[in-house]
Amino acid sequence: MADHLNANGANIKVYNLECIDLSNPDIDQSAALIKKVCLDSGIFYVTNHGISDELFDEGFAQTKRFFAMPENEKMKILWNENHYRGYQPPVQKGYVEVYTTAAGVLKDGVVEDDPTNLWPSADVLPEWKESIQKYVHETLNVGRRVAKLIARALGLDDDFFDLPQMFGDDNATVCSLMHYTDQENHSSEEKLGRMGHYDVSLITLLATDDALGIQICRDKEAKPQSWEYVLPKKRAFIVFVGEVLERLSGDTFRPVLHRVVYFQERYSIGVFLLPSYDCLVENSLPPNSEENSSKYTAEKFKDFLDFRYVDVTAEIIQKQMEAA
Ligand SMILES: O=C(O)CCC(=O)C(=O)O
Ligand SMILES: [Fe+2]
Repeated sequence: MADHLNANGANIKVYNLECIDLSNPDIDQSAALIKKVCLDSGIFYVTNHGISDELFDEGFAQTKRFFAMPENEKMKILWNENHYRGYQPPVQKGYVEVYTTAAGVLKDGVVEDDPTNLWPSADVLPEWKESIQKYVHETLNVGRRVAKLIARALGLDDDFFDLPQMFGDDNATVCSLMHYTDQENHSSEEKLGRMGHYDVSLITLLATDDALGIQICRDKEAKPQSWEYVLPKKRAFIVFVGEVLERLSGDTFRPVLHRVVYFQERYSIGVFLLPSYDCLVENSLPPNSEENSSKYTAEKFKDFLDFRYVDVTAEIIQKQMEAA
């Protein structure tokens, strides 16, 4: 932990993340570091991941193009609560507007699109869909490499996460593009772009621009809670342990409570690596593992997702009503 000055000169508490260098040939060393951070904070940077600067920049350029579309174009693909896809205007989530799309399946270099996706019109945003699909699939592949290290850290087969129901062809990975904006010029003391939450993913690979915003709370029971900033790191991913990994790891790898504070306009892109809807979410540690204990019963990812989604949404709406 270290103190830092923010753009306004105020002293802020910063939590320094460990960095997993994906170009490190010593896999055991990387897996040991992953184990340490996942047992400890549940959040880390990933660098030297092989995604080109151009693709990163393109992802952000396309994200800005999307949110700069006229309101009526965005409303044509309004978020669909049956599938959790499409555009969510800022009112539903505080100071953030979000667009969510599923990765679909990459076969022989061509993406088989998920039929539930809601894409902006190609007349308005030519080649947008293809560009986002490329970003999502390259990021998913980085996630698969991180997952191999996680498998080794847990004592599972290195290819555990390559199974079709994990990150093989049936995975349900989604990407959310986020634009933090204060359209109504609210004047509350501490503006939250995102309320405190855990990600309902196996892992999340988040890319952000340079704007400060993410905070983590490493001890949610502490009173008062202490929130520390995570600094943006250019062209690195911030990786979060999600609640699905928590369960697969027999409650040993812990997700971290995090939120986003709004200071200024900000963009981020999250790729949420999800197993297939039919994947059984259960303690998957080897039976002889010393850490093998879990308080959760096995359930299909689809049921887990629906349950968590209702839970999280209800909590967010309630907190926003309280804050209004
Ligand atoms: O926008 C960000 O930086 C983080 C967003 C986030 O935590 C999420 O979408 O789950
Ligand atoms: Fe999150």
